[in-house]
Amino acid sequence: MSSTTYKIAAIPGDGIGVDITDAASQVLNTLAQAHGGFSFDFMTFDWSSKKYLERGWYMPEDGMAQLKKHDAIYFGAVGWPDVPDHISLWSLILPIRTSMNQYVNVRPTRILKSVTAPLAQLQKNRKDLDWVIIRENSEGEYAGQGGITHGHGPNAIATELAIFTRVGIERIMRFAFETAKLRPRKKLTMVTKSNAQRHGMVLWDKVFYEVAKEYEGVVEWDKMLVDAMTVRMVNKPESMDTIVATNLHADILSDLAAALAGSIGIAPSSNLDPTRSCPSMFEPIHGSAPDIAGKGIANPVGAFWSAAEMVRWLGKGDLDKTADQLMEAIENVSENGIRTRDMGGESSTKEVTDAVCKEIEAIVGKK
Ligand SMILES: NC(=O)c1ccc[n+]([C@@H]2O[C@H](COP(=O)([O-])OP(=O)(O)OC[C@H]3O[C@@H](n4cnc5c(N)ncnc54)[C@H](O)[C@@H]3O)[C@@H](O)[C@H]2O)c1
Ligand SMILES: O=C(O)[C@H](O)[C@@H](O)C(=O)O
Ligand SMILES: [K+]
Ligand SMILES: [Mn+2]
Repeated sequence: MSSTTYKIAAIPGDGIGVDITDAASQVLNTLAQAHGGFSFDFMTFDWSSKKYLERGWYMPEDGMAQLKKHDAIYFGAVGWPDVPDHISLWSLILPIRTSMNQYVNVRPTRILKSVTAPLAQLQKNRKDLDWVIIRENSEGEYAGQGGITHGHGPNAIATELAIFTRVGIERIMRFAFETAKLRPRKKLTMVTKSNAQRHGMVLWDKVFYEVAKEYEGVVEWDKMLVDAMTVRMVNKPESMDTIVATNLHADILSDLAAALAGSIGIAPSSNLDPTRSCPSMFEPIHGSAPDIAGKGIANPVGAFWSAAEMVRWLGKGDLDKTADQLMEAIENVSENGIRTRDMGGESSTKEVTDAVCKEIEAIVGKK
């Protein structure tokens, strides 16, 4: 069998981002070895907040060009209490998402085997929660335009412009419908706030209805205002499947989805350039968690699930089974009671990681 080498740019970032990126690369290398048909060549970029404080920059000027030489980017988390959060986000993760044309952010959520869901109803009917949130990842409330004047006095004025383009809306809607088409429930719920936000969100709705016409009889759809959506996610999780929402709305809804499914430490994300002209980026949805950083107790499951999605993306259909086997290994380890504290266990990041590696060796190549 000929072997493919995937070049991965690893950006661990800050706090638990470092622990979980180490854990994910260990798991990915183990998976590749057990499979035998591919390998990973990791290059680590220390574009952390610590380095920023020492040298005044996160990414070097040719940072994007360096990333472009890779097949994918694996990202930990960025943000540390001694750097303002808008500086860290806007110096690293957000420019990567936009410069690398990663206009889709895919955030699947389900209740993994043996994970305890916090709501009794969901704990009982575990299959009810099985969603994919499609987050618009390039514009909207994250357009980054605006400014502040009169900033030093009591009359400070600041603007934060949300920008919605027809091109941006249309491509995310199309991606969402295509995703829904392949899902078992074949349902798409579109989230908006077009009652209060009467320009951008109204265009969002209008373009959605246009694209929906192409999927008549193929994908069933409905529409929710974002506030009511939070209620429906808690009370009627089984009524939804694929969800499409703006950059900010989906950011918030995906944290809620993760909590409903058991822990923020489990949820994965794929920042995709569907055209494949740039490398896509894979990261758990959580941040650097300064409150638990350095303790060795971060849950690496979201990082492993993101790694599985990276394998799926790189394999272009050829490594789906391998990605599924990684998910199986993660779920078996959790079922065996090897879990971090946020999942009700007592194991460390390292114990979970080693156990997942062992499980991969037991599963992969033998089926
Ligand atoms: N994409 C990213 O890099 C990203 C995402 C979110 C937040 N951030 C940044 O991270 C920093 C902290 O943000 P925050 O506190 O709002 O969110 P957070 O996700 O870092 O943490 C929220 C809570 O969840 C817990 N938690 C998160 N991940 C966990 C894991 N894997 N295992 C166990 N517990 C986990 C934390 O301990 C904390 O109590 C900020 O600087 C923020 O800007 C970055
Ligand atoms: O995009 C954001 O808001 C942050 O990076 C983070 O909260 C995320 O969800 O990725
Ligand atoms: K992250
Ligand atoms: Mn978020």
